[in-house]
Amino acid sequence: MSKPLVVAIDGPSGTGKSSVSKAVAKQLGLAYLDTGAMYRALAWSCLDVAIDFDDGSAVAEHSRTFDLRMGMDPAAPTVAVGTRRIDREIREDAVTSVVSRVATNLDVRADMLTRQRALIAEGVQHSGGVVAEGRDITTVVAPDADVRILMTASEEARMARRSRQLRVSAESTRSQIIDRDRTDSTVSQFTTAADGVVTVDTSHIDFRQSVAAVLHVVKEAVGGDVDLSTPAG
Ligand SMILES: Nc1ncnc2c1ncn2[C@@H]1O[C@H](COP(=O)(O)OP(=O)(O)O)[C@@H](O)[C@H]1O
Ligand SMILES: Nc1ccn([C@H]2C[C@H](O)[C@@H](COP(=O)(O)OP(=O)(O)O)O2)c(=O)n1
Repeated sequence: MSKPLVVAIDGPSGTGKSSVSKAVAKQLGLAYLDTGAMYRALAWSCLDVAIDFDDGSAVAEHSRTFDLRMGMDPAAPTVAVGTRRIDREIREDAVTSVVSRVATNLDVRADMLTRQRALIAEGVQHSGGVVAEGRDITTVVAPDADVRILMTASEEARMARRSRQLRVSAESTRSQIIDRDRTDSTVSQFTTAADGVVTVDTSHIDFRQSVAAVLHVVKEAVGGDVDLSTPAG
């Protein structure tokens, strides 16, 4: 069995982190962890049980106790609280508009850090490795990952992608991505690459080229240990 492989990918909204990370995980036969989905799940659960977002300690307490279950198969990643699947709900506006409230709570972040490290360990154990993406994976959650990448893209490209994805006007995505990133960046630095982190700018390349660019960085970092011949399924 080859050495475990942890790939950490950070970046702002709309750079292609989730879609590219999933494709890379599939290609490499690794688990896939969407850490943003974990913050979204907490926001959904707080709305579900009517926790007051102004009460930071109640939100943090809920983070420590809610039954979050992340499925890390890159072909079909899942998010559930207990037995309730919430994959669709966590992408709705109601969640998107409040998720920064929970993600900027430092006690919540401490709890998520513990959960994310446990999930990465699980991915290593069961799948030989993991592609984990978010805002602080290269710097806080897995600073010792084998491969650390910052995905960037121009504001224009990011807004255009989100608007295509959500089928709304580019301008109306501004608050969802540019303003939210500004709020989120008060607690984690994800717009400039930390030492040892490789930047992949996706502004002028398409999805397939972005996947190839990340696979290239992985190959450069781990050399012959990685088999890039398996087609993405
Ligand atoms: N390099 C790219 N060029 C064009 N569109 C892309 C690229 N990478 C991803 N996309 C598309 O942009 C949208 C946002 O990508 P996503 O992976 O959700 O970004 P993020 O996780 O960084 O917010 C998706 O519809 C995705 O298919
Ligand atoms: N490691 C992470 C991942 C996400 N977050 C925050 C940033 C966002 O406001 C939310 C949701 O992240 P997600 O990646 O789903 O956001 P996008 O819709 O792709 O912009 O969580 C974080 O603070 N730290």
